[in-house]
Amino acid sequence: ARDTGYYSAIVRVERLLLAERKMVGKIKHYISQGGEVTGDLRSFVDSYEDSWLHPTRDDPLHFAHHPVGAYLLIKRLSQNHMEDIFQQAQDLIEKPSILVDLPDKDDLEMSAFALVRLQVVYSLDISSLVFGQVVMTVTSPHKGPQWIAITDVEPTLTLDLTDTMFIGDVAVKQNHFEDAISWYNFNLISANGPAEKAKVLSRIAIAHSKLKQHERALAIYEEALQLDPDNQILYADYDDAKLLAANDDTPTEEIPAEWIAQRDKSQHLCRLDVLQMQAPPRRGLKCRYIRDSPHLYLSPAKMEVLHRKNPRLVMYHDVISQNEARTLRSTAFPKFSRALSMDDEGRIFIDKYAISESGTILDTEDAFIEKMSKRVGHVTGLDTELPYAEPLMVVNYGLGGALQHHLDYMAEAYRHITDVVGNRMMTFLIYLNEVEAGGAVVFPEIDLITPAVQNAALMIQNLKKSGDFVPLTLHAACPVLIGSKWTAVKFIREFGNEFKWPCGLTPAE
Ligand SMILES: O=C(O)CCC(=O)C(=O)O
Ligand SMILES: [Fe+2]
Repeated sequence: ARDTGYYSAIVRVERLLLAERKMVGKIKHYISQGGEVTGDLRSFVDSYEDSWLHPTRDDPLHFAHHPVGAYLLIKRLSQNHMEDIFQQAQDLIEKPSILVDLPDKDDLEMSAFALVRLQVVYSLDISSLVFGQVVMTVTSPHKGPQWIAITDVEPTLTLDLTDTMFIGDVAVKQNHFEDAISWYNFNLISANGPAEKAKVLSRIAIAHSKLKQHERALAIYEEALQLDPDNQILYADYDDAKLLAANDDTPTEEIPAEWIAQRDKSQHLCRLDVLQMQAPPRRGLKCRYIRDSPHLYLSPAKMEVLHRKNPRLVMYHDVISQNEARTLRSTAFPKFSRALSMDDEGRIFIDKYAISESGTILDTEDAFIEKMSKRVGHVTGLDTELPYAEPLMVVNYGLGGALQHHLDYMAEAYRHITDVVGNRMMTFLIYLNEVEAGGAVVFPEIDLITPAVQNAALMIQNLKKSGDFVPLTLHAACPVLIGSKWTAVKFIREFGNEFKWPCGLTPAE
């Protein structure tokens, strides 16, 4: 597996979008100066004009931040003939190599898979999404289903029937059979003619077979055969399905347990966060100014207590400036690689739902990073140098990128490690930008949503002063729906900090 990809960090999609725009500009300039180009190159430039230029948009990154926009951009640039087009363009223009790599099939599949996940988690209405409009479906017991628009219709961002079919196929490939059926159903209502309908029905039947809903699968095949009675392949598939229904000893293809947990527990809070974003802003932050450290006299941190204790959760506002956040992002980007997860036995693996890239920078490597680490120390009053804290890690989430719910401290099984270096007593999570929709951190055990607030930091007290675990700190990062999410995280350890954080009067503290 590669360790970077266009789907695994939205910043890469941003760069792709800007690079394409720049290249098209250069080709147009070349043509306007009387330069000759091939028909392929000219139609590439023309199709760019048709599909992307949006006169009313003032945000140049808008299409990279929109899940349908990102999918369409990746689709467009992962077509086979693009490499040739880009080669031709580079030969024409003066400073070549604006683009190193074009997206590939893997990027395309994973950007389709992002749409699958976002559709489920946020209950997105597929028939709106195909017009580039993000609409959440909310069902209330009193009012029945309601549709809440998160974005407007985007006339340039449309998915056609080959896209929705492809997205369904990708869902099947990822064992998301129920979600696949949602996408295929859209094709079913829009299909032209009986043969096309029969083709979609057979895909739906396969998904039901995979779910071991054999009766349903057979009924759907029969419906398809009525529509397309001469289709021999359909007959063969139907026969296979009958055999399978009679004797199905294939193992059930299960979607991973963590994904189910995310659906049940945190999903509701993630949805609520996006819906609340539509509501008028909250009145009155409960803030107080702290001046615990002389370094903060000039710029006192605004502190908002989100949860007083067990777990103690605090939001510190304006802990860094816009400029500092930008420098952090650009310092870390060259070190980026796909974020890895660890299972209960301590083995490293790639979690197909935890889609992000990250870079870790030691304080000793970069004076600016050292300054930022010290800043965390000043705000928290703790020692943030190695080995008392882990090096600063900067993260950019990918398309629909999320983090399953987890605990930041290491559990009992890791005593052999934590006895040496101490456990993670505190998490200090700095938000390096604003996320347009999604990307909140939710605490399902205490029903708390903490939206991503630019330049603010979320402090999670993972351990009691006694060193005991605080399991109610269980948290998840909601999938990024619109925008790009950047964070910098510092895990602070117990050892070296035991005297700065004196023992409580009771073990419960
Ligand atoms: O990025 C986020 O919002 C959450 C990150 C997190 O929970 C972690 O890194 O442990
Ligand atoms: Fe965490």
